[in-house]
Amino acid sequence: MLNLREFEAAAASTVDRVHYDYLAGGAWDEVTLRDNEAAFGRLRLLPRVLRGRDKPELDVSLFGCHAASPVLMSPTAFHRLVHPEGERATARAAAATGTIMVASMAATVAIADIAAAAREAAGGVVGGVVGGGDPALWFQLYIQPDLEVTEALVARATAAGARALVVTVDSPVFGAHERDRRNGFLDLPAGMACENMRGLPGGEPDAVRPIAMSPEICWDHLDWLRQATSLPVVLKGILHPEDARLALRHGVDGLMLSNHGGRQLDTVPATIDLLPEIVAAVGGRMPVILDGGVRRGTDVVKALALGASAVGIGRPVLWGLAADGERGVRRVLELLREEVDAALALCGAGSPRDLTPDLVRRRS
Ligand SMILES: Cc1cc2nc3c(=O)[nH]c(=O)nc-3n(C[C@H](O)[C@H](O)[C@H](O)COP(=O)(O)O)c2cc1C
Ligand SMILES: CC(C)CC(=O)C(=O)O
Repeated sequence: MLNLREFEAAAASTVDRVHYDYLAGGAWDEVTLRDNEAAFGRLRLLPRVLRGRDKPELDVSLFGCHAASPVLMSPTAFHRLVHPEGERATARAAAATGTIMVASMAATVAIADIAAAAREAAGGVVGGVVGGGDPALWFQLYIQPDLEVTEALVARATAAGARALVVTVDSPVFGAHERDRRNGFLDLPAGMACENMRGLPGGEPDAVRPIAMSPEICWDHLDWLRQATSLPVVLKGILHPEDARLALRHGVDGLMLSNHGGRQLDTVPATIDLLPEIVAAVGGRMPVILDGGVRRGTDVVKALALGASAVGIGRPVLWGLAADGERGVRRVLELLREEVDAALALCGAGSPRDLTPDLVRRRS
């Protein structure tokens, strides 16, 4: 496999149609889904030359997590749908490549087991230190209207060693995925469940509670969460610059600028088109991580040049997992890292910090 597109094709021919449609699809007319990628295509890179740099340094630090690459794994649900080892394989690939993994609350493996797989793959060496603490694992949370349940989820993630909470705020209701409606994809197959939702307060010890998406959730919940945890809190799914400013006022530690891969409100702008406005609103006071449509090293470089601290990939991880399990995910991450490395060098940049907005031009 030479690039991520080849993994996409491999996944499309490996995963059965119903489940492939679930991972590939977006909301309603899929306008935003298409635009996330198309918007990168409307941008051009304008490199600098003769800058005499050493080989580019790609590592980044976010909330005390050191990563070998500015590309992290955005949270995606249901990894066991595409590979029997599911999130365990994904976590091993993340740990082996020094990649930050954001585990989904809707994972088909419990967060404690994801963390154990990551530790095992890192061979007890984390951050270059033997026995060096917790892997670069974050936990994605949908705040549940029942705060006792939310508290239990946060406690589980914390006990597992998660280093940040990524709170997804773009889902007051679940996006309308017409492909899934047409295919009748409503439930996970027998033997698969959202393991983080098992045995929560108010239910039977072994019962799996459905994930609630609730329009009731508001900034008060965020304030409650802020005082309920000492972990860094990152908001995922903020699109309006005024909400970015509000996030700062509510003591949030970072933003994931994301439109959920075009799966929630259709016709919102591509994330790369919104990035300059959000970066300006935040004014360097917290990191902004972008996801949506990142498929090439040049996409990563464009986002970093326009002010992102890092980028996330969603579907490409699932393509790698579907195509070849842990090895496939590793290869996806390595390919992208190699492309970023080469694109940085070709831009005359020694590290992501050297990338500036003047290197990006909009195609006329
Ligand atoms: C199959 C699938 C499942 C997803 N599950 C979640 C989830 O559980 N929580 C969440 O916050 N975002 C979820 N997302 C959104 C991703 O975190 C991410 O924002 C998006 O996939 C990025 O776009 P990309 O797929 O173009 O890289 C999911 C996306 C996909 C494709
Ligand atoms: C089960 C859902 C919570 C996963 C999701 O966010 C998605 O499919 O986009």
